[in-house]
Amino acid sequence: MLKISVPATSANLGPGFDSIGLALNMQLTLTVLGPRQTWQVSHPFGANVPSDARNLIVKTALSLVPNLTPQRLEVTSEIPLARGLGSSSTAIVAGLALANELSATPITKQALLLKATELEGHPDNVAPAILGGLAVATYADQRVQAVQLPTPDLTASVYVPNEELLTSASRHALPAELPYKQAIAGSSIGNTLVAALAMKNWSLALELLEQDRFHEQYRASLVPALATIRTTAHAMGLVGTYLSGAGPTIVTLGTQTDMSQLQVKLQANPALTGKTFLLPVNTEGLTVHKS
Ligand SMILES: Nc1ncnc2c1ncn2[C@@H]1O[C@H](COP(=O)(O)OP(=O)(O)OP(=O)(O)O)[C@@H](O)[C@H]1O
Ligand SMILES: N[C@@H](CCO)C(=O)O
Repeated sequence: MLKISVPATSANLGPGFDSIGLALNMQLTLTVLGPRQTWQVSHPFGANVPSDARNLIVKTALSLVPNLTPQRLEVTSEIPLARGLGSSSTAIVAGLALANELSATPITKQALLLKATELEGHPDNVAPAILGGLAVATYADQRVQAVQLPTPDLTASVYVPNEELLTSASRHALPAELPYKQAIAGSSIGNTLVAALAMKNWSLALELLEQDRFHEQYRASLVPALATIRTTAHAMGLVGTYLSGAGPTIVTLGTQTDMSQLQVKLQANPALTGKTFLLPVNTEGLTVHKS
């Protein structure tokens, strides 16, 4: 039996728009139960997600190896769809890993990262989903260059609203262009964030997480919980709240004790009707087990 696991990821980390992502301990697991006449996918996502060859995992696998023998697949996942926790990346990475395992000529991890990035459009979810931990990556000129940073000594307080927000809709709210000065400010903040993360200067990193210039201000009206949670955290003396991926999930990073206390406050707020999770960083990334 073949089992493939891929973690959820929280992308952007504020100013690291489309380039920084963190893998979190919440998994999609794909179990391959053997060949069938046609592709069959059992999953927990309801009728809107296909259970046959149209399923994103299967479509992705076939895009890499078109002549794969159909299989029966079982998907388990706690990762909510279209909430900013990299669900589409888990499906894409699992599909590519599946094709790779069933193929006589597997591609390298770097080629898998490139293919996953091409399919997702940006590397900030797929890079940490494959590598685990904290990853910084760039996708330009049909190339992906990714660097894994030290695993942050931080825990994520994750607030997941009940409503979906598709990445496509959330990207629609972004401007086509940024004023030059704003881009320079955004890039200097992002660069300093990466330096702080690389030097394990967590307190500076947490401050910089809140100084994005690229996307949060344009998405704010789609994600009212961002302001609510930031204000709650600030009242407790905590910084480190950002919009996870395209939203609507809001993540705050900090010590486990601080994040547990923050979650008590969030759970007590009647305006926040979504779900909360306290998640450690996932260090393993994509894993494949054969038995
Ligand atoms: N395990 C899965 N199997 C099949 N389809 C999936 C799976 N996970 C995600 N999808 C598809 O991807 C869509 C969500 O992708 P989208 O990029 O909008 O959100 P996300 O990846 O959860 O969020 P973000 O990219 O902001 O972190 C779902 O609506 C569904 O169509
Ligand atoms: N960087 C992406 C992540 C979601 O796929 C965004 O914010 O739109």
